[in-house]
Order: sequence, then structure tokens, then C-alpha cells
Amino acid sequence: MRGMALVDIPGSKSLTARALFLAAAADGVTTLQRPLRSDDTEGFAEGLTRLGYRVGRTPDAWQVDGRPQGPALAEADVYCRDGATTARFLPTLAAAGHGTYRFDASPQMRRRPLLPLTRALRDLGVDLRHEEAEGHHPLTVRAAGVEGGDVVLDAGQSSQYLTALLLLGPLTRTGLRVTVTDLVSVPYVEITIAMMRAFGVEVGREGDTYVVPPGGYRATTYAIEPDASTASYFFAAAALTGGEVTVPGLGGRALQGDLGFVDVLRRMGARVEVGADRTTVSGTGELRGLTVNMRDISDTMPTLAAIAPFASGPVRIEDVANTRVKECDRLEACAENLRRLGAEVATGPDWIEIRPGAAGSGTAGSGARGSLAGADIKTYGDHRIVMSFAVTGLRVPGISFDDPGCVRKTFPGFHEAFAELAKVLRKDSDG
Ligand SMILES: O=C(O)C1=C[C@@H](OP(=O)(O)O)[C@@H](O)[C@H](O)C1
Ligand SMILES: C=C(OP(=O)(O)O)C(=O)O
Repeated sequence: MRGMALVDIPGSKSLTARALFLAAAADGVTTLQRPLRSDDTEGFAEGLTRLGYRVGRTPDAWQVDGRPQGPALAEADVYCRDGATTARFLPTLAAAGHGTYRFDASPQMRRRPLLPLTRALRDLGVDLRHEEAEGHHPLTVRAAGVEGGDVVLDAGQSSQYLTALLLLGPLTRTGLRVTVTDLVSVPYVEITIAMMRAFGVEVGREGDTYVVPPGGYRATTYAIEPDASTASYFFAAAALTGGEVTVPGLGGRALQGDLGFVDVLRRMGARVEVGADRTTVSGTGELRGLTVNMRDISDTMPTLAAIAPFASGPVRIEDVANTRVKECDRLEACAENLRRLGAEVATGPDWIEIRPGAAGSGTAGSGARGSLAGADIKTYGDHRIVMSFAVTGLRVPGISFDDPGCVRKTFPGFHEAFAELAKVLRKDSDG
């Protein structure tokens, strides 16, 4: 019998970060139900606390006292850890207040860019200075409120720049018009707009221009969906092993574009059912190669790369240049680790191609089950490298990680949860 599992996935990082921003900026007290408890989101909540917001936390819900006028403290020092949402959204929130706010981040996050966002904030009159490298943390915002107006933004590296500005819009005196010259990860902007609506703000669109009215946010009670990027590892596990995984709470109504990863698995041969409020992926034994554009869902690129050697044909993932400026250079990290396992891989500026089976094994086209060998995966402190190659580990014994704990960024309990799933999948394939 095939292994069947119902997997409870923790809350979405992206929804939790946005909800914390919106709650802090809203007029009134907001309750977030089922927020993600992980290093990124706890870092975000801690950052709010450092700015003087009150964030009450119980295991199942967080409560935030909104302050439409901005941070309660006139001075603060905020450490954003590894979280890009924290490092990009919080200085933007602070800009709407009055005071001097310094932001720093981990060495990993310090390396990641934010210049297009800080330039746009400066264009809007915000006094923002980078302390060391231009366009990187640490930085200081001397905030005196934001008037609003028109701004042009290149969000070709990260949609988070646009999200930050959209979230800021209702806190400006006259509203914001943001014209984008380029944009990646579009579904994340759609999440932002949908969540702003839930907090009482309607974002308009005129071609490439996003129009945000002034007037502030309304507090609410907001339930966080399970994290669709996290769910990708569990869905991939089903497709890879011939098992079946159902994730409740993520279905047709979900806001997150990363649930679209199941469409990739469907194209490869898995059976996929997306209900209104749950999604099931069943492996069929077939895993076909494909060429796929992952510009919209690039957090799931490593998930696909990690199962790609088991496909019957080449897997080519395109238009994912911005995965080079995530927690690590994910295209090279995936390629390097796949090669450590013995797979044949090529990369270009914005693509990766993985050939079936092991390099030089002459088994191309057979899926080469079993021909890869275990290795110590170099994680570069990237949670997604660990979680992705844990999926590979369902078929390749002897995989270990130089930093397994970095999953704390989005899913501290990942290893326990994944071991549970592996047990279910293994038990049923044994018996
Ligand atoms: O807005 C967000 O919550 C996110 C946007 C995406 O980043 P980019 O827009 O930089 O691709 C995604 O990779 C990240 O994990 C979360
Ligand atoms: C890229 C990621 O995170 P962030 O940009 O929010 O740090 C991620 O979670 O894969």
C-alpha cells in the first residue's frame, strides 16, 4: 500500500511578516491567528518591539497594538537577523514615523541588496543612510513622516521592494504612486494587495503604476495560511516516492503563488487535487523531465532541483536569476550539491539544467534510481537548501548537512516533521 500522510504545515512566513506590518500600522488591536513561529517572524516581531510597538504572543495567536502615527520610541536599534522581509519592510515602516532608527542584520542578510528600495525612499524625501556599503545593512533612517507622491522602482531583483512601498502608501500624507520598470515574484505582490484589502485599503493599478491611497489601515483579526513554500517539500516527497501527501488549509482559496509548485509536479506526472481548502499530491511512479519558468515561484526552484535527477528526462528551470541573491546563490548551491551527489548539472545566468541520474553513469533516460551517492550537503546557511535536499534523501541514503539547524529561519521543527513523513512513506512502501 502507498504511504498516505496528512501534514500540518506551519503558517506562512510572507503572510505573517505582512500581517505584523499591517497590524503595527493599523488603528486598533489586531489578532493574528496561527502566525508562523520561526526565526524570521520572531525577528520581525522583536523588531517591532524594539521600535516600541506592543506585540503580545501566545502559542496560537499574536496581538499587536497598532500605532498609525509610527513607532512609539524616538530612537531604536533593530537587528533584523537573516530575514529579508524584516530588513526591507521595517525600515520602510519606521520611515513613516518620527525618530532615528538604526537597522542591522546578520552577515548573510548584510550581503543581500536593498538599494532600489532605499533609493525610492530617498526619492520620497526619506533621510536614509547606509553605514558601510551603499545599498546594504546597516542603515539609519531619520524619520519625519513621508509626504507621498510618485516614485519609480526597479523590482527586477526582488518584489519585496515593491511590497515595502505599497505597505507604506497608506501611511503617507498624500498617498503613493509606484511605477515599476521590472518586477519578479509577482504573486507576492498580489499577496500584499490582498492583505492590504483585508486591513481596509484598496490598491489601484494603472498599467505598471500601483496607486495607493492615503488614510491608514483598519485593525482586524487575520488568520495566517500554512506556508506554501514549506509545503513544497512535502508535496515533492509524495511525487518522488509514490506516496500521497495532503496539506489541509492550502487550496484554491490560498493567496500564495508558491502553491503553483503542485502544477509543476502535475506536469511531471504526479496526480494533484486542489480542493477549496486542501491540496493532495500523489506520486504515480512517473516523473517526467520538463522545462519550466519559475520566475513567479522561485523559492521552490531548489525543491524541484533536488528531485530533478530522478526525472526520466532533463529538468530545465528558467528565469530565476534572482535566486542568486537569496540566502545564498541558490543556483550555484543547488548545482554544487547535486554534483556532490553525482548528478550532471549545468547553470547559466538565470537557469539550471539537471540531467537524469548520475553523471557519466550512462543511465540517462532511466531515471537512474539509486545511482546517486550520499554526501555532506553544503548548506550556506540556507534553510531551503536543507529542506530541498532532505527530499532527495528519501531516495539517496547517506545525505547529511553541514548546518541542519538553519531551517530555523522558516520551520524550526522541519527535521522532526519530515522524519515523521519519511516513516509513513517508508513503512507503506516496505509492507
Ligand atoms: O515578499 C515576500 O514575502 C517574499 C518574496 C519573495 O522574494 P523576492 O521578491 O525577492 O523574490 C520570496 O522569495 C521570499 O521568500 C518572500
Ligand atoms: C528568499 C527567502 O527569504 P527572504 O527573502 O524573505 O529572506 C526564502 O524564504 O526563501
